[in-house]
Amino acid sequence: MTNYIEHKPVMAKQVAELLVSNEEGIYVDATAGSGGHLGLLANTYPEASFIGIDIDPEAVKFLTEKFAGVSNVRIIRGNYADLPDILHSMEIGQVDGILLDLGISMHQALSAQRGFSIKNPGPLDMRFSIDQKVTAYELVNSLSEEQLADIIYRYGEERRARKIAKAVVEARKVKPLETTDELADLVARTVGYRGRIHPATRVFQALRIATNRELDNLQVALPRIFQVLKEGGRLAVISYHSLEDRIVKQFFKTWEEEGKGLRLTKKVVKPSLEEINENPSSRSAKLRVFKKGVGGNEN
Ligand SMILES: C[S@@+](CC[C@H](N)C(=O)[O-])C[C@H]1O[C@@H](n2cnc3c(N)ncnc32)[C@H](O)[C@@H]1O
Repeated sequence: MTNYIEHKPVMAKQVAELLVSNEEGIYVDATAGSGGHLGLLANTYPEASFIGIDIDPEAVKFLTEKFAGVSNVRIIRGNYADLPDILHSMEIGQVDGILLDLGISMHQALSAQRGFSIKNPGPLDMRFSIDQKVTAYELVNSLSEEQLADIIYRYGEERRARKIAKAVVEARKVKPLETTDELADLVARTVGYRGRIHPATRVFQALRIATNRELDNLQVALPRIFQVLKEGGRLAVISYHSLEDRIVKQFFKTWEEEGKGLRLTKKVVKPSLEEINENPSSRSAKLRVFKKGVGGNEN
């Protein structure tokens, strides 16, 4: 597929080492993106079978073409929260490992028409999947000032949330905010520049999380995902936001306390300085891995 920007997989080596315990097992990359992790896993473990899932039809089209002819990889479109149903439809009960690499792919982040980008102006969209009804446009132009401020404060961890929400509500009285650059410029005029990062970065992150209900989805998904892991199977999650990481950390801790398995990463795994230099988007990544069941003494 032309013009598809490939994503650099984050902590790929650590994921490959920690996720796979059965070299002939079945593994799911439930946020396959542009197939960085998936390709590496499928190459490293040629005897294992892999299922790549993504909610974004554009990503699925790319993945389908990329892995056409790769016999140990199947690509399916879907939400990782529906994993039990997806596997059921493939007549698979449980699997040996599941990877969630949360957040946004490089292609989504940079494509103007997807509406996530400050640099490349486009419509205020930000949906991972075109069949979701609510876009960032709806949130920006119809939420109350208080709701907007809450989203920006909570999901963007932006201290100047109230000031920004007020400016948005004032601006939209004149005309709805339609494009990413209109919103980015408004935020920049409202709070000014400090440092090199665009002042609207946190606002965009907050709107993306709210548009896709990312935290609610993760919260609902983790127990369902746990059900479809085999005994001894592993769940690896890479998160990029403190609220996401908190959800993952809490589930893993509770599962361990309930005797359902073990955290293989007692201490969260982060990318090396070398990786951060090569791929600055990896800088906030945190990897946690859980092993279901208490048998065995590996790791
Ligand atoms: C950080 S990217 C993954 C990149 C991938 N690991 C790679 O190496 O190319 C996250 C991907 O998750 C997808 N995604 C987000 N929410 C999802 C969901 N609920 N179910 C399935 N995929 C989802 C996005 O569309 C995006 O392609």
